[in-house]
Amino acid sequence: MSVAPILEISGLTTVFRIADREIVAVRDLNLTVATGETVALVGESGSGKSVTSLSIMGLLPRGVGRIAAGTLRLRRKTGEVVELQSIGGEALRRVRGNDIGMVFQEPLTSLNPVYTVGEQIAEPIRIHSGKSRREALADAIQRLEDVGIPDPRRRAGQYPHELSGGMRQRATIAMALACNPTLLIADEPTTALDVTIQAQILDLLGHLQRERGMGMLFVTHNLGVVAEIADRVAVMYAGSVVETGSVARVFGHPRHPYTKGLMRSVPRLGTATRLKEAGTPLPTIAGSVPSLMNLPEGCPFAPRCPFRIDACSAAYPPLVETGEGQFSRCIRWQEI
Ligand SMILES: Nc1ncnc2c1ncn2[C@@H]1O[C@H](COP(=O)(O)OP(=O)(O)OP(=O)(O)O)[C@@H](O)[C@H]1O
Repeated sequence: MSVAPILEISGLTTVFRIADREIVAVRDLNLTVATGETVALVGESGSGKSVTSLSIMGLLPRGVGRIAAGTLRLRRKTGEVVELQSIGGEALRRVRGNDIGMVFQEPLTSLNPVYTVGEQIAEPIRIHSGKSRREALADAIQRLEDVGIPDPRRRAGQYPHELSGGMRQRATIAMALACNPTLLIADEPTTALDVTIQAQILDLLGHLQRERGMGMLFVTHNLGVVAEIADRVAVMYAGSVVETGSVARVFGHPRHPYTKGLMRSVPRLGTATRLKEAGTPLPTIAGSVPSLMNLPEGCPFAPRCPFRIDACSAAYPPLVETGEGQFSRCIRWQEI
C-alpha cells in the first residue's frame, strides 16, 4: 500500500533489566502501518508482541523496560509527526487515547470498576477535546451505539461488572475510539472471550477499521485471526520479526522456515483462505522457543530449523526483501 504511514517503526530494540542482566525482548524491529490498513503481529507466547505494542504506547514498566534503540514515528491527527520514543510524559499522554486508541485482552483491566461505563468513555473525550461533561457523555452514548451496544443510554449508566464479557469488550472498544484515533492498537482483543463472541468482536473491529479508515495494529497468537482481519503480517520469533509481507504472500509462499513450519503444522492447510476457515491458534513446532536470557548465537530459530547450516549460527541474519514487499530474516530464503 502506498498510502503515507501513520506509524513507522525503524530499528526498535526494547530491553528489560532482570536481576543484574539486560534481556533484549524486541530486536531491530521495522514495521509500518498505513491509513486504512490492518497489520497483524503474530507469534508464540513470549515472542515480543506485547512488548512491541507497549513500546509504541510508552507503557513499558518503568525502571524495568526501556527502548534502547530505534525510532517510532507517529503521524498525529493534526498531521504533525512525533517521535514517540523521545517525547515523554505529558506529550505522550496527549497522543495516547487521542491519536492512538488501545484495546487489550482483558476488558476488566482497561475498565475502572468504580466508574460507570459512560463516565469512563466520556473522560478521554473531555480531556482531549475540552468538551463539557454533558457533551462528552452524549458523545460517549453515541460511541456505545457505534460499537453495537443496545440501549446505550441505559448501559452508559451501568458499572463494568453489570455488563457481559462481550459487552465489556465492546465498551473498551468504544473507549478506545472515543477521540476518533487514526491508529488502533488491539492486543489479543478476542483471546479472553468465548468463541462466538470472539467472531463478533473481530467483525466489529474490522468494520470499524474500514468505516473510519483507521490504521490498525493487531496483536495475536492466532493465525486464523490474522487471515481473517489483516492486510499485512509480521511474524515474530524470540523478539525478532522473522518474516513480513502481505498476508497472501506470507501465508501462500512463506520464505522463512519458522513461518513455513507454522503453516505446515496446521492440518490440511496452506493458504490464507483455508487458515481462515480453520481459525486455529498457533500450532506447535518441534523444540521450544529459546529463553531470551539465553539466546543462541546468530539466528534464534537455528536450533529448531530443518534448513540450518553452520553459517546460521555465525551471525544474526538481516531482513532481506524476497519480492513483492515480502521480507525474510533467513539466509536460505531462496531455498524455502
Ligand atoms: N515486565 C517485564 N519484566 C521483565 N521481562 C519482561 C516483562 N514483560 C515482558 N518481558 C520479557 O519480554 C518477553 C516478551 O514478552 P511479550 O509479552 O512481548 O510476549 P508476547 O509475544 O506478547 O507473548 P504473550 O502472547 O504471552 O503475551 C517475555 O518473554 C519476557 O522475557
